[in-house]
Amino acid sequence: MTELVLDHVSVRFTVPGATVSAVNDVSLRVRPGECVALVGESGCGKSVLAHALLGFLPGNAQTSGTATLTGDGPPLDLLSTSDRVLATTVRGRRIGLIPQSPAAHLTPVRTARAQLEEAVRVHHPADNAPREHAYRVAARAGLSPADLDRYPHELSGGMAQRVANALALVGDPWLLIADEPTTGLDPHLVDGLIEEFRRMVDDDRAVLLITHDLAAAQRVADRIAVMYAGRVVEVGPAGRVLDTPRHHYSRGLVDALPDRAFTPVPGQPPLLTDLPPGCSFAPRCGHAAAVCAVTPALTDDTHAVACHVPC
Ligand SMILES: Nc1ncnc2c1ncn2[C@@H]1O[C@H](COP(=O)(O)OP(=O)(O)OP(=O)(O)O)[C@@H](O)[C@H]1O
Ligand code: NI
Repeated sequence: MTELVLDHVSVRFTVPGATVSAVNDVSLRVRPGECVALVGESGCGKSVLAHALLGFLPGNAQTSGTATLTGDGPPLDLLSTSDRVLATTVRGRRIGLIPQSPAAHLTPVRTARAQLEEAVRVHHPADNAPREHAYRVAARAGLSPADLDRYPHELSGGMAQRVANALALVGDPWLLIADEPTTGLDPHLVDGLIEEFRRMVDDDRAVLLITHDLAAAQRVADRIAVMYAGRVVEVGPAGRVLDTPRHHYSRGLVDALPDRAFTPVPGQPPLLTDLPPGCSFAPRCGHAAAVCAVTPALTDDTHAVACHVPC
């Protein structure tokens, strides 16, 4: 069975005079037929984790732990696999990425059409009508033929997002990692993308939806993982995380939803170069106790939490 299993994944960046702990000891499983949402405030490490899984980290990054992709041959640890193998067997094929800043990831000198057609040729070499195939995928992502003749610098943010969404879907990946994929999209395109995710999940594939927007996660996720300062602090079935959150940070995110109390979580996340010992949320938490000076482990039940004094 195809599965992605993250086991104690950490990512650190060495910067002049400091180490940035962007991802800290993340263990998470993504199974066929599910959409997992990874939610958390800006800067908590969501995109860094996505980049780590696809071998897109810069040279100043070090990883530890494993991210094992099973199915289709021997298990592959994505964190230690060579760039060549990732490029030829994983990226776009088994795992597709909708990057967070799509415009920056498009080739500047080629039209959207040329990039999509090339992706069709790479991923579907037997398809003798790549133009039509590219157009079908583009239309599903909300692009018109005229949009396809534009170069990346001629695309609005929302159009670049649509091109990136189409490009990530061309290879019919087993897992789609979608990093804030609805940025700049009109509501009907958001609905279309969510339908696309549901189709993948119904087809026993998987989606890892990265978002800072819990309301977006609520619409589509089967499970929600809440990340704080690089750590997964709670993970469980979407309904349970939203209705009965166990971590005080998740409780805060739920209360910040417009249809709830609409009050933001007070305070600021810590600097990742200067993580306080113990629970990183303790300084912002109204329930912190002496025991929170020790980093709480994530429990291993279906609705897991990393907190000494859960809600
Ligand atoms: N190349 C790098 N060198 C040093 N620090 C980095 C590097 N890339 C990312 N970081 C740091 O890693 C942390 C996590 O960043 P990341 O982009 O994963 O956040 P995020 O959760 O995706 O936030 P957002 O919702 O704003 O996209 C941030 O503090 C960021 O500054
Ligand atoms: Ni991000």
